Amino acid sequence: MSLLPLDEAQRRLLEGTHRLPTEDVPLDAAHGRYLANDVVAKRNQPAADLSAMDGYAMLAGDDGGPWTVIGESAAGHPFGGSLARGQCVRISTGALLPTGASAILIQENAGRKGDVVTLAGGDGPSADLVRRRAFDFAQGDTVLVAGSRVDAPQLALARMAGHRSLAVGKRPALAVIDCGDELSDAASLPDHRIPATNGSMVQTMCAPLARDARRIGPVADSMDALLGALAETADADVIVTSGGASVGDHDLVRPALERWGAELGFWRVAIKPGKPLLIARRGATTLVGLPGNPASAYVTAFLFVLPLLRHLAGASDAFPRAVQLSLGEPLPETGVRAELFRARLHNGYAVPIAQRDSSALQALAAADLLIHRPVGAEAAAAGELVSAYLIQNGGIA
Ligand SMILES: Nc1nc2c(c(=O)[nH]1)N[C@H]1C(S)=C(S)[C@@H](COP(=O)(O)OP(=O)(O)OC[C@H]3O[C@@H](n4cnc5c(N)ncnc54)[C@H](O)[C@@H]3O)O[C@H]1N2
Ligand code: MOO
Repeated sequence: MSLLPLDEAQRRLLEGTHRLPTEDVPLDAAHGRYLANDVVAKRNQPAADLSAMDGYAMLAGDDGGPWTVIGESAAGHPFGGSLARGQCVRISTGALLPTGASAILIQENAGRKGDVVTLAGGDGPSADLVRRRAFDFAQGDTVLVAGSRVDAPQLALARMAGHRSLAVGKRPALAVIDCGDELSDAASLPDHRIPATNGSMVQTMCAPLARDARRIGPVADSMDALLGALAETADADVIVTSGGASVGDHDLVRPALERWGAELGFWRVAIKPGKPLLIARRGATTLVGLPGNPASAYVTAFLFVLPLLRHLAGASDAFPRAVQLSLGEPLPETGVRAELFRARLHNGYAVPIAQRDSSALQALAAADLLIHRPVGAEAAAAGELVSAYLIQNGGIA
């Protein structure tokens, strides 16, 4: 079987996976979720002209002063009367402009004696210090679009737009299985055994996107053990295995998935690390078989599992966005696989980490970036622009 190009594998991953149903949730519970519908403003913001500064409000063109202070407009306490030339109203930031007023003199440029205000240097009254009614958004405006992610600023916008709940996609349930006779969760181990790292790493990466992220195993390299673990995944929308995905005599994930009734979508992608990645489906459940080497498991979870979860949860843009950065040190040419180089972000440069072994966890833990070099790329010199994914905080998608 030949190696599938990365972009084709990513496209095929989402092809045929259906988004989960949507649900209405209170506003704050929508954090980190994806919008099921456009969000339309129920109110104008601001609802009326406001002052952007603390100072005095006066009529347009009434620039010279002096002015007599005839009242106050404070935030939450508007001035009820109206203004004439030669008059002003004490005003605070965010307070409604009195009827007729359309210029603000900031406090620092005003002199005040009793009820009389004079110019005290600097700029005079300015209309630019007025925040116009509905300048941010008007009732009926689409302020957020379906499929976009709700973070703290989007929550603030939805709240300001008059919403108290939002329709978002349901999050998928995830089960993660560590596979391998050598794996153990015990604290102290003989030389032929190692701590199982991938299951908890993937579980942790995915938890914010999942309604339930269960970890199963470690599971032994036997058909019965794997089938037993798959039986425990019950209602999971996504099952992730790690290890046993390659070509060795004990690499049983593929045959076990087939015995379990799953249909192989694809196996082996033209990426380094991560070549033995496999995708299978059983009903509405998608199974992602990650390679066992921890850096390979991380890279493939970043490029495939996180996007799959985002897609199921309703994201319109499920894949991580790359940024362009200058290389801090040269990179070698690539071959028949695209390469994802672990790298540090240092003084604005992408600095590749020398240790590239796909089992090396120190290099993975030190990385801020994955530099993505396509298949057949020439060697890249320091200073050259390269494409990279930010991987801290799960990347930017
Ligand atoms: N003859 C070939 N050998 C290998 C090939 C190949 O094409 N031909 N591919 C290599 C590549 S690339 C990778 S990546 C690995 C992946 O193999 P598997 O997915 O079958 O993984 P394992 O063999 O089970 O384990 C590989 C490595 O990772 C360790 N491991 C496994 N699971 C975990 C875990 N949950 N936590 C921590 N470490 C784990 C395992 O002990 C092995 O050291 O295959 C190459 N071989
Ligand atoms: O491609 Mo494997 O994922 O390097 O170690």
